Amino acid sequence: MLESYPIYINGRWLETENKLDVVDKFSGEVFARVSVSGEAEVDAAVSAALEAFRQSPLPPYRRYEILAKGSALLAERVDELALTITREAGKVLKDAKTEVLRAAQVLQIAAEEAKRITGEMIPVEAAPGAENRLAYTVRVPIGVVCAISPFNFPLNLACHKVAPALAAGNTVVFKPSSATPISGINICRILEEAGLPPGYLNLVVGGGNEVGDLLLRDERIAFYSFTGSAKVGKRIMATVGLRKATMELGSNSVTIVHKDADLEKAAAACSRMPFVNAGQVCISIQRLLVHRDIYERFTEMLAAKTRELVLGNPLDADTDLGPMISEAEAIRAETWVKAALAGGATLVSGGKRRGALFEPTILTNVEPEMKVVCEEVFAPVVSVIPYDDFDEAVKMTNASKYGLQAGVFTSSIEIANKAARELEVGGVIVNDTSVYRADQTPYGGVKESGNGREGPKYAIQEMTEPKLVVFNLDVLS
Ligand SMILES: NC(=O)C1=CN([C@@H]2O[C@H](COP(=O)(O)OP(=O)(O)OC[C@H]3O[C@@H](n4cnc5c(N)ncnc54)[C@H](O)[C@@H]3O)[C@@H](O)[C@H]2O)C=CC1
Ligand SMILES: O=C(O)[C@H](O)CS(=O)(=O)O
Repeated sequence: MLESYPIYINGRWLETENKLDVVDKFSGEVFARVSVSGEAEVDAAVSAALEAFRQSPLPPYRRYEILAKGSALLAERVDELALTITREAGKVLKDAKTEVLRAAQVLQIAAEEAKRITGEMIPVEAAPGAENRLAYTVRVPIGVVCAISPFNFPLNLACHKVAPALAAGNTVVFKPSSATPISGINICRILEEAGLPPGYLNLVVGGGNEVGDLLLRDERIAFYSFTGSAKVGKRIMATVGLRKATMELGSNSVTIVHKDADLEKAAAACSRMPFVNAGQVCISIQRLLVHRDIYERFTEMLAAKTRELVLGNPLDADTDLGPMISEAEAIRAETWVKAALAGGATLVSGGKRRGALFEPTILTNVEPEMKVVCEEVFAPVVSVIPYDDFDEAVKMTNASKYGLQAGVFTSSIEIANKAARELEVGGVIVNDTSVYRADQTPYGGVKESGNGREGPKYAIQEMTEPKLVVFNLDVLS
C-alpha cells in the first residue's frame, strides 16, 4: 500500500481526486502518491493566506516561538526527514542529513530575526522648513508570499522561503517541485505541530505550467520567492508585472586555482564539490580555471581524487553521489558531454551513464561555446580550463551570462582582493570553492542568476516594505 499525502489549506489536510506519483530516484519504484491541486484549491489556498494576513497578524514573539519550535522538531527528526529527501531527490543519505540540520538552522535564524525587524529614524529636520517634524520608517509585512521551490534541496530551500516570510509577518502559499513534494509537506506538518495557526502556511501541489501558472496570475499574491531555472524565472518576471519577486536562478559557476594556492587543499575541495548532489547544485563548480603553471599537475591530482568517488545507491554509507533527478536529465547531460567530445574536448575521467546514474566527469580542452561550458550543466560534469594571468581568469568568469558565486584559491592578498572587486557575481569565496554557503549569509546572484537575496535577514528585508511616518509637531503641540 502506497503512502498517500494530502495538500494543506487553511489548517486542513485535503485529499483530491487527481494524484501525483512520487518515485524513488534510485530504484525507480513509486513509493508515495500526493494529492494534486486544481483551480479551486489554489483559490482556497490564496484566500486562506489573505484572510489570515488581514484578520490576525501574529506578533513577533509568537513567530519566534513557532519557528524556534519548528527548528527543534526538524533537528529531532533528522533521520526520518533525511530518508525522505534521499528517496524523493536521490541525494546521498549523509548529505540529506546535512540538509535537514541546515534547514533547522534556517528556522532558528529566522526565528531570531523575527525579533529584530526595525525601521530607522529619518533626519527629516535636516531639511530647511522641516525643523519641527519627526520622521521614521517601520518595516511592514508585504502580504501573501508565494514560495516556489526546486527539487535539488527540497527541504532547505523551502525553509529559506517559508521561514523568513513567516518571520516577517507574512502568510504563505507554497508550491514545492512536483519531483520532490514530500519534504514540502513535511515542513508544513512540522510548523503546524509547532503551533502555526490555520491559514498562515498553505501548500498546493502540481505542475509549473498548471498550478504554478495559476499562482502567478493571482493578483492577491504580493510577492514571489522563486528558486529554479532562469527559464522559469524569466517567465515569472514577465507575468507578475509590478508585484515584487526574488529570483534565485542558475549558474555555471567558476572556481579559480591560482599558481600560488595550496594545491593539496584546493584539489581535495575541487574533486568533491563539482559532484555533490550529482552536480545538481546551482553553485556547483562547473568551470575550474587553473593557472597554466600548475595546470597539468593539478588536473592529475584532481582526476586521481575524483576516481575514488563512489557512485551508486544513495542509502549506502560509502556512496558519494547518487542518481540525477531523472534518467531524462542524465541523458541530457550525456548528450552535452558527447557533443563536447565530438567538438574536440578530452575526457579525463567519467563520462558514462547507467540509467539516472552519471559518472563524475572531468573534461579538458573545452571551448567557450560548448554547452558544458556556457550553459548551466546541472550534472556531475566539470571542465578544467587553463589561464595565463589572473586578468584572463576574471575575464572568463565574467564572460558568463550567469553570476551567482565564485571561488578563488590563492595565497596572495592582492589576487584575493582583485577577485573580490572584479568578479561579477553575488558572492566571492576566498580559499574555498563557489559551493560554500552558510545559511545566514546574503545569497543570490547577478545577471541571469537572478535578483534579490536570501538568507533569513536579507529575505525579510525583501519581504517587508519600509513605511514612512512623518509627524508635523507644529500641529501636535
Ligand atoms: N540560485 C539558487 O539559489 C538555486 C537555483 N537553482 C536552480 O534550479 C534549477 C533546477 O531546479 P528545477 O526544479 O529543475 O527548476 P525549474 O525551474 O524547472 O522548477 C522550479 C520550480 O518552478 C516551478 N515551475 C515550473 N514552471 C513554472 C511556471 N510556469 N510557473 C510557476 N512555477 C513554475 C516548478 O514546478 C518547480 O516548483 C537549476 O537551474 C538551478 O540552478 C536550484 C537551487 C538553488
Ligand atoms: O546552490 C543551490 O543549489 C542551493 O542554494 C544549495 S544550498 O544553499 O541549499 O546549499
